[in-house]
Amino acid sequence: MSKLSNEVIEKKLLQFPDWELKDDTLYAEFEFENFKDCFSAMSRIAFECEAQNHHPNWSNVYNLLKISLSTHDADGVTQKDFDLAEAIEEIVEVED
Ligand SMILES: C[C@H](O)[C@H](O)[C@H]1CNC2=NC(N)=NC(=O)C2=N1
Repeated sequence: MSKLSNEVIEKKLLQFPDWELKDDTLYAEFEFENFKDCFSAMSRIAFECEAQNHHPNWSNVYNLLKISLSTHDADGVTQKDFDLAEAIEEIVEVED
């Protein structure tokens, strides 16, 4: 899958208000009520990543989740990252 141009990425990001282009990745931060809710969302996201065979760089501190999505093979952002971002949005909305 080929790397998307910054112009295309910025246009697509209009549909993803939680996400921004940062260091050549799609980046978002999500805050939850507590650690349990955060980790529950991470577990759900992990299953989706396996289903899509696409995986995030992420970090968690208590109730805060930081996620960076990129496609290693393409050395940038591809449609695969937007597909995973969309799935993450659906999961996080349910957890909220
Ligand atoms: C072999 C396997 O298909 C690849 O390593 C996959 C796995 N998960 C991946 N995840 C991400 N974020 N980018 C990749 O390029 C990628 N490649």
